[in-house]
Amino acid sequence: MTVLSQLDQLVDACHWIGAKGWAPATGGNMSIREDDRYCLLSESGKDKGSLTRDDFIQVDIASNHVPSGRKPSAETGLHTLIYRLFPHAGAVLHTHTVNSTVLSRVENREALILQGYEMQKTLAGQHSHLDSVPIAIFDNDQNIDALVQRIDAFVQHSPLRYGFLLRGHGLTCWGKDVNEARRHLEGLEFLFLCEMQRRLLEAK
Ligand SMILES: CSCCC(=O)C(=O)COP(=O)(O)O
Ligand SMILES: [Zn+2]
Repeated sequence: MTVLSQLDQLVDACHWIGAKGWAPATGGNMSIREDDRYCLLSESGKDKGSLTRDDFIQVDIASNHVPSGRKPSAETGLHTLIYRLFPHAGAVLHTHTVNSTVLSRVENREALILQGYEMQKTLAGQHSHLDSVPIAIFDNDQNIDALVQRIDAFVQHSPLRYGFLLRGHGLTCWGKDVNEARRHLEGLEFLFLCEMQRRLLEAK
């Protein structure tokens, strides 16, 4: 698949995310891997639900250098970290949903454990509702470099698959291409909604 068709699929995914209300008030950011060296990342501060091809900026994956001098996402470092850590990652989607924001605050542990849901099978490599799928939660930080270092250190001793939550902030997830990243996003958001409802009902 060509980079341009991936970019068109990313633009479609951004419009879908916007229509779902998952990137309110300019929140969220999205990218694709262009090749071994570069990714294309959404411009900072834009409404992510109405992006066009021209709103994606080339960023060097190794150095975060931006050849154009334009301003990509404030969270560029998280996207480039994912492309460095996971050579098969082809697209990254970051959203701000109510469920990911609230669940990541009420869950005090270092991961949200998804277990018992058939929809876990929307995540690549998951084949049974009986398995436990941990979604790591990292404390949010306005210093993205510090956050990147913490996540990088975590990956040295623990697996990180599909995505992670930033506490009180949102979800960052990825896939081998835009299609898979979008399926992971939709699957995880469905599972977060289930988990919210389950916790609310069981608290009564
Ligand atoms: C507008 S919400 C605060 C910034 C943020 O978390 C986000 O996802 C959007 O930042 P960007 O620089 O990518 O527009
Ligand atoms: Zn964000």
